[in-house]
Amino acid sequence: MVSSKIPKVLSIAGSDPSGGAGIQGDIKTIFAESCYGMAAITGMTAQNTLGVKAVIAVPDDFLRMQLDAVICDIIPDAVKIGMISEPSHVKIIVDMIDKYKLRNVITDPVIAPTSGVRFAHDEVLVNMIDYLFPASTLVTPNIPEAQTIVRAILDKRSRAAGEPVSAHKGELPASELTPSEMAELIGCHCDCSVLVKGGHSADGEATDCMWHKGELSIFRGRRIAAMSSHGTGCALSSSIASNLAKGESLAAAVQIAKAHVTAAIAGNMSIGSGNGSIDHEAILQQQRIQQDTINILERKPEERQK
Ligand SMILES: Nc1ncnc2c1ncn2[C@@H]1O[C@H](COP(=O)(O)OP(=O)(O)OP(=O)(O)O)[C@@H](O)[C@H]1O
Ligand SMILES: Cc1ncc(COP(=O)(O)O)c(N)n1
Repeated sequence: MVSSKIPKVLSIAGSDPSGGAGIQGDIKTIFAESCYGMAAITGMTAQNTLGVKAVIAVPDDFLRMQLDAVICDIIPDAVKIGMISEPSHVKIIVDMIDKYKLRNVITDPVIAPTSGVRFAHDEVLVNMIDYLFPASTLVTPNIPEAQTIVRAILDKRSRAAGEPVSAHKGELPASELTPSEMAELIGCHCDCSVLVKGGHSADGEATDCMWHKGELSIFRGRRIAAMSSHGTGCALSSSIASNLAKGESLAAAVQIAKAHVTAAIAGNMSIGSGNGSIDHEAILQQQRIQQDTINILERKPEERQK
């Protein structure tokens, strides 16, 4: 029988019927991390490995009902938030974070998919910056998303100073900021921790930069020349949430998640005719190897040879 002590992780995200990203990718990741996965759906997409064709949001009341139904019965140890396509959904989710005092909230601001229609329009983005990011433990934009968020923050500052939008007096344009600078700017503005992911960087690495409690940490990674990278961001945020649910610190959770996602990319699974899903099974294998190693180390030296 499954122990009720199993860490529970809730994904609040959109459906990806092709199975690599969104709630489908999140549930696979959470399972591979040996946690119990739950999902409240913000909307549905019509997409495959070639791109996103359409997005449709669930009605506000229905999102509220899903969240209330799940959380009042099974309180999550961590929450991952993904696609949000309605401004009203941001406020509903923030109300739930407050109402149920949810902890370990990881927000992956999926603004636009790699290919296809945009998920989050300007009003959603503004609400995320004003309400959701300050309520999150960690926000995980990729580089283009971080640039869009920085631009929105600088536009807001210009507006507040009565200057023309995009004047950005005394500030470098978002495109000239480094990932570390963007993490710090967003983190300071929203009073939250920020991990800018390096999957889209132009250099040969896949290095992620985290701004957390006034300090920067760098998570280095080699770039893998893989054909299948659909769902890397979803897997990273779900894996961080799962490891926080298991009691890891934020820095350790990011470190473990990055190693797991690297293994999933290296799996180089060939699914579909476009950018296929990462190999979530590889996370399960890594997770088992880690657990076996911990079990061996926890045994007394005389028992280890057996
Ligand atoms: N080719 C790669 N090789 C190694 N690591 C990678 C590669 N691409 C992305 N990563 C890593 O995967 C994680 C997700 O980063 P990425 O920038 O791809 O997020 P994302 O764009 O939100 O993902 P998605 O493609 O799902 O939207 C990061 O830890 C990043 O460093
Ligand atoms: C429902 C949903 N959520 C998140 C993504 C991630 O986007 P990407 O296509 O860049 O991996 C996606 N494709 N679909």
